[in-house]
Formats: sequence, C-alpha cells, structure tokens
Amino acid sequence: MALHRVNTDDYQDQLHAKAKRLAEAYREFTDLEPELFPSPPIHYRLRAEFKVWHEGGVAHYAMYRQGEYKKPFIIDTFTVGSELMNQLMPKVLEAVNSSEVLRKRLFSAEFLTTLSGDALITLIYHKKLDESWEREARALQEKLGFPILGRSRKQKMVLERDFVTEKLDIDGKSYQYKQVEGSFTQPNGHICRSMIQWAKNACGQNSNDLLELYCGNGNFTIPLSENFEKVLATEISKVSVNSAQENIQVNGINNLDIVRLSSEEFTQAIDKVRPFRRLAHIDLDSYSFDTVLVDPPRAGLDEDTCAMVARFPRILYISCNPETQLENLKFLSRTHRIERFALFDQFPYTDHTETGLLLVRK
Ligand SMILES: C[S@@+](CC[C@H](N)C(=O)[O-])C[C@H]1O[C@@H](n2cnc3c(N)ncnc32)[C@H](O)[C@@H]1O
Repeated sequence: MALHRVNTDDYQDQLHAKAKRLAEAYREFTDLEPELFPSPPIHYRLRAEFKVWHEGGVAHYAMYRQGEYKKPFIIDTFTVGSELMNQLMPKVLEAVNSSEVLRKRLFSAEFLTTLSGDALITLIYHKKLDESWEREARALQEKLGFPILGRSRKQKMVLERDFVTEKLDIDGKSYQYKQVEGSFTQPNGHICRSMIQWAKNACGQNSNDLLELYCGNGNFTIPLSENFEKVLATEISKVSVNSAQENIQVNGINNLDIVRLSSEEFTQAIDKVRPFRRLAHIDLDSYSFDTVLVDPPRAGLDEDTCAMVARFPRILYISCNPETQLENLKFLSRTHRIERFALFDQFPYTDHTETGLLLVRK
C-alpha cells in the first residue's frame, strides 16, 4: 500500500495481523501475547524526507516506491505525516516555485515536526548556497514562522536554529527535549510516549541503578531517571550526547550521567579491557546496576555487548528489528526469561514492528 494515502478502516485489522505474526515469530521464546500499543491511524509521522522532482520548471514533492528507484511518484499530500507537516508542505512548495533561487537544484526537502507544535524545514541542494539564497530563505522563514535550514555538499546554513523542541507528557509530568536535525529522534511521537510509559511501568521504582546503552538524546533516560537511584547512559553520536546533556539540564535531572561511548567501547570499559579518557570522571565501581536498557539500531546487539548485557538481572530491550532481536534472544534466553512483551505500532500499514521486552534472570 502506498504510504501517502491509507485506508484507516483497516487499521485495527492490520494491527492485529501484525501482532499475530509477531507472537508466532517469538513463540520459541515466550507464550505471552504482545501488549498492543496502537498509533493514531493517520498523521502519526513527525519527520519525513521528500525527493524534489522538477518537471517543466515546476518542483513537486515525490517519493520512491519500494524497489522502483528509477522515477519517483509525485505526491500532493502525505496523510501519515503530522498535521503541521501537511500544513507546511504546500506553503514551502509554493514559495519554492515562486523563487528561482529557492527552486533551482533543490533535490530534497525534510520536515521535522513535534507533538508540541514546533517544526524545522531543511532544504537540500546540488549547488552552493549564497547570499541570495539566504535572503529568500529568510523571507520564507518569516512567512512560515518556522526555521529553514539549507544544506549542500560540505555546507550547512543555519538561519535561526538547527533543532526543534519537543514536549512529552508522561504520567502527568512534562518533559522537554532538544531534537537536532540529522540526529536520531523517534519518528512517531504518540508511540514514543507509549514506549516511555511502558518502560517506566516495566521498571517500576528501584533502589538500584540503571545502565542505558544507545540513549540518543535522553529520550527514555530522562523520564526513567526518576525510577532509579542513579543512571549512567551512553551513546555513540556526539550531536545526540550534546542534546542529552542539555536535556538533563533543562529537565532538572541530577542523578544521571551521559558519556559518549559506543556499546562496544562501554563493554570494554566495564570489563576493564582498556581505560577511556571520556570516562575519567565516572567511577564505574560506584554503581549498583541491576537493570540495563538497550534500544540499538537495526543491527541489534553485537556479540560482546549481548554477553555483557546478559550479566544484568533485568534487561529492557527495545527493538526496531525483530529479526536481530530474535537473534540476540537465542543467547539471552539461556539466562533470562521474557516477563513483558510489547508491540508498538511505530509505522502502521507497513511491515515495520517495534517491540519491547523485559527480560528477567531465570
Ligand atoms: C534506535 S536509536 C535509539 C535512541 C534513543 N533510545 C531514543 O529513543 O531516541 C539508536 C541509537 O543508537 C546509537 N548508536 C548506533 N550505533 C551505536 C553503537 N555502536 N554504540 C552506541 N550507540 C550507537 C544511534 O546514534 C542512536 O541514537
């Protein structure tokens, strides 16, 4: 089914079919049926990237169909995109088509929006961006009331800011997040909220400490810090770590440290294979970890990280790829059983499945 228009009547059916497929795939490891977290059936995507297709001197938004990468198809609306994205899309296109400078050699447009009503539009070009581009982009920014960012090879032109501010209400409390363009942010805000709520509930209140790997901008870390005595979180991306540091400050959290380390590096650090200068201010032995949270990229946990994680009494494993999570489960199920199993419908009407597992030592 094309992503830009969907038949919402099918929503519940597609969700239940997805849950059935997932339960079958995990049957080897659990008899539990997944707890289901539905998405709004439309307007759920907070970020999207469109190809810009030029025909007869007019620019259009376009997308590629899976497996057909020769010619994209032109779209006018994007129903699964947020309402704010859909309001901004025609305005941006109209401005682009009435300005030669904004239109020429534009090849992609990215929209990053938030549940809190913030937005950032990135225009990506096959040309060097000069003062005339800046003038026209500033005029567009003024008209839209949201920032424009220009990108070209080796060039990033920030006119106002390169981030949005998200606000999420979790269990009656509001959390604020800086989300920087180009760094990882959860694509479906409603599902993001459900995942954080579920993770808090699965962890409960603890007198021990939490370790988190792949923490991004502190999306889970900040609300979860209230469930633990102390938290140590790590992440590979410098931009995300910097956002996380700001997010800790702005949310007034004082029991949480974030360090820029890959999961592989952290595994070496905790096993004392080698020291890391980036950890010099942290005394790993002072932590009394009993829970580890992992939310890895599609590749899942590498072998060493998986073995390190298996030493924890409780593992909270969020995954965007059941295939690699199942692969990791072959190892983790030797020592742990699944106590909670959740399906978060991150991308309705697609095969994509986001899962949450709470694994407890047998
Ligand atoms: C699926 S995202 C999850 C981020 C965060 N939990 C969230 O909810 O926004 C995966 C994160 O892992 C980071 N990452 C990728 N490879 C990594 C590695 N080898 N070690 C540590 N972090 C890594 C990415 O930069 C990204 O922020």
